[in-house]
Amino acid sequence: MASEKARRRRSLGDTLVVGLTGSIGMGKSTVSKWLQEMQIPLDDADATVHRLYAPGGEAVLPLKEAFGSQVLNEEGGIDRGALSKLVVGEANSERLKQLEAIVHPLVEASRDRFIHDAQRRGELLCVLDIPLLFEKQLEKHCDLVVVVSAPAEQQRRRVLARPEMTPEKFTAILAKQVPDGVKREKADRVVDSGLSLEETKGQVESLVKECRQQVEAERAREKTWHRLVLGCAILSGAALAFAVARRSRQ
Ligand SMILES: CC(C)(COP(=O)(O)OP(=O)(O)OC[C@H]1O[C@@H](n2cnc3c(N)ncnc32)[C@H](O)[C@@H]1O)[C@@H](O)C(=O)NCCC(=O)NCCS
Ligand SMILES: Nc1ncnc2c1ncn2[C@@H]1O[C@H](COP(=O)(O)OP(=O)(O)OP(=O)(O)O)[C@@H](O)[C@H]1O
Repeated sequence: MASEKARRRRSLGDTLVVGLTGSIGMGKSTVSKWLQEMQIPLDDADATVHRLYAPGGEAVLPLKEAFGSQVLNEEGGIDRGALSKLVVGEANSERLKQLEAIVHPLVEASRDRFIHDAQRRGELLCVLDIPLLFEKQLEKHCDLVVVVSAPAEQQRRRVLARPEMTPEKFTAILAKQVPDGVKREKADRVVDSGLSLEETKGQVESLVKECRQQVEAERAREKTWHRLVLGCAILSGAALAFAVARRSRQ
């Protein structure tokens, strides 16, 4: 049966694009921090949006035009609280679509530049940290999708330990996210964050090692293949030159 998992079209040896996601409190940010400490190039979708909303950011003027000066803060950047009030909630779904139509192409352009730069530098892998990866069907931009996941009870305990969090807020956020079980099913790999930090970090290190080895092996195979083709071309050329020389002597 053909795989239902939508993934990027990738040539052997190219930088492996790993998508990283996970539901609230599952430990995605912790895994993301470890990956950055391991010097893996990482593109953080939330950080991109923050940059686009900062004073002078690319999204500021188009958002002002769409929603008015009420979405600007004193510094001339986007006031996330004010924007949130306009676009969050069932009744505002059209406005959220309008916001996404402005912001998502800018996020996508930034992500494309990041992948292109990683490929140009010859990186073995790079990571796209996208909280809403499945919600926004972004798995098609990845070669491998990794979901960070822990048992629901552990997730609940972690989230409710946060200041300002209430059981009602937690339930409302969960209801808007693709369920963890579905994420796990759609993933290529699951990082179990229900273990000790050390054990989870070990899983992340193994995964990185595996990705690096896969691309290194592909590149080695490509190199051997190129050498073989070059060798055949040289041999054919030599044989042709020999035949021509022999004929001209006759
Ligand atoms: C709506 C905004 C202003 C709210 O900002 P704020 O700082 O108050 O909250 P934060 O960004 O932490 O998001 C709060 C919650 O809303 C959810 N959320 C954010 N954007 C979206 C979206 N486009 N669709 C559905 N849920 C969303 C998040 O998953 C999170 O659970 C902001 O999230 C935004 O501009 N979103 C649109 C851009 C976007 O899609 N970002 C996601 C990364 S690509
Ligand atoms: N094995 C583990 N792996 C990852 N995080 C763990 C683990 N054990 C405990 N934790 C803790 O769980 C919390 C997870 O929070 P983190 O901010 O990483 O989650 P998140 O999924 O990014 O959440 P959000 O989507 O709300 O930002 C952290 O405080 C982290 O220290």
